[in-house]
Amino acid sequence: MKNVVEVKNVIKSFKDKIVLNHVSFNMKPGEIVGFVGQNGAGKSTVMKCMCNLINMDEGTISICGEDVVKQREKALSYVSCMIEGPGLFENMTGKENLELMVTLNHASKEKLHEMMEFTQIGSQLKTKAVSQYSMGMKQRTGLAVALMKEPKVLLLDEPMNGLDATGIQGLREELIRLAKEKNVALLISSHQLGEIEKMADRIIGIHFGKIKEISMEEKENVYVLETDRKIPDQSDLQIIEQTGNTYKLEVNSVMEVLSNLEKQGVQVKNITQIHKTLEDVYNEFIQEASL
Ligand SMILES: Nc1ncnc2c1ncn2[C@@H]1O[C@H](COP(=O)(O)OP(=O)(O)OP(=O)(O)O)[C@@H](O)[C@H]1O
Repeated sequence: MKNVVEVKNVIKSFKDKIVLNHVSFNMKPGEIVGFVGQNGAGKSTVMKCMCNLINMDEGTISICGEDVVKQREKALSYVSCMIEGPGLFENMTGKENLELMVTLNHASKEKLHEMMEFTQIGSQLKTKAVSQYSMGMKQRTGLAVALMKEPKVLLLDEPMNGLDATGIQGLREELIRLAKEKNVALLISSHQLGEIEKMADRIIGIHFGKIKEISMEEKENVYVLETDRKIPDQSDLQIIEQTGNTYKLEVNSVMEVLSNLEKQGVQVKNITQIHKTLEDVYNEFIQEASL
């Protein structure tokens, strides 16, 4: 399957501070890519470069085969985004904001009604100016604006912000449906790692402007072993943590470890596999990337 997004070797500095350092990644149609990293790591900057809202110093980005700098208009016709909050006209009602997008995108009345429903705001969508909306209401209206266009690529920067638990769950389900049914490639940044874990097909991390794929496949090889005595210091095991005779270990082959310990006269009383969460894998990524 062809890539709908190709980000190649992007470098971006603000004054003399390098914010994106040779950033490269691709996305396929219908793929949900979680984008994680600490505050100030560069997530919004990547998305802004993808929408050509800011200039890159070096590198190229193409959307559906079109270069976002050289074929800006065509490339951006495939993209919708919500970066650093919903881009709404605060003095207009939610409905007026949506109607404006209908005009700009030559969308249908049906689409307008679909997106009005999507906001779940009810009558206040018509009666209140956006400036009087709660954060969650603004967020949902901003998303409806972004979805008016039926994009091939959707960039969402912390879209869960301000939503309540029911809103988050509903949004997650809608975004998964959008990606899988309409084949939209979704890049979604969030500090809510649990949410990213639930919806992403792939996760990329960014730390000090450098990108790394965060593999969730490598996460199943950590075990906690309770032994009848201390494991001798010279044993060739990857011990992560130890409390008394309880050891947290990274293990390639459980059988190998057990026979290794047996040879050293250590009996294993209990063994449990640890299922790492994205939070565990993320913390390891941050630690490694900081070295
Ligand atoms: N216009 C700008 N001028 C100068 N520095 C900027 C500008 N925009 C962003 N930066 C810097 O670039 C770095 C990356 O910022 P960015 O907003 O991309 O981070 P982020 O990962 O989205 O963070 P957060 O999770 O807090 O939203 C930060 O150090 C920020 O201060």
